[in-house]
Amino acid sequence: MSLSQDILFDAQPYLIANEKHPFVQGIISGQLTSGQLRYYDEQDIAFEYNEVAVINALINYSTSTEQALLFQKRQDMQLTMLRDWLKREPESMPHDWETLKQTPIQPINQVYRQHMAATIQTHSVLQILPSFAAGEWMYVELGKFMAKQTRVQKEPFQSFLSMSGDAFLGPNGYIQQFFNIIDHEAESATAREQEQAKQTFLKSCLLEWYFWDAAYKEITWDNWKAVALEGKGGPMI
Ligand SMILES: Cc1ncc(C[n+]2csc(CCO)c2C)c(N)n1
Repeated sequence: MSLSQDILFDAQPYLIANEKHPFVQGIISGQLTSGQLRYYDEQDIAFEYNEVAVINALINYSTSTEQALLFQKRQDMQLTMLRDWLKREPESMPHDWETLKQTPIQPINQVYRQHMAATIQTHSVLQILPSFAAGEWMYVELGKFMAKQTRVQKEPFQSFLSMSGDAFLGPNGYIQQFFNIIDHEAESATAREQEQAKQTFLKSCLLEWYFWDAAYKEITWDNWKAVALEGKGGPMI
């Protein structure tokens, strides 16, 4: 079995857990508050900016020019997507760069971002790529799951997680190409390095679940502080 097959087998329970999460279910039924949606949006833009740094590292530590070109293409898409995202709905959510810089990074987002950024220091595509590819894989799989659901037809729910991006799908899509790279790099890696890569992928899958959870509960550093210092709101967090 290839490393990517091994990883995907172990990742299935995480996918099911993500599908069941009340935030994901809330997208299907259209039952999320504007506060929950806003929290997700703000934290996710900040998260995607962090991915720019991770993709840069992938370009930097590529082991072939073909790899570097693939990551560069993905980077181009990331920046284009972020530019367009920042332009949208300016009245309800002022997402310009200046206000975004002031958006506080909330606890789970910080844990996830640092989990990804920590792999950069390995200088190894085999270690960096799974931290990033897991989130992409999860969204693509959740997109397939959503396509099978009877979901509400109103925005913003209707387009949420409807991954229409063909760039990610199929044998030439990013997801398959990322797994091909993981398998190629695994050929020259030790068993321990392969295990580390797998655990990194699974941890990202787990943090995907916590990312939904943080948005569902709108968890902030202020919540954490209130719980720690004043004993407030315990069971939710
Ligand atoms: C928590 C979280 N995890 C992963 C992604 C990454 N992601 C999912 S879909 C996509 C590209 C098309 O929108 C990207 C970059 C994210 N945004 N938020």
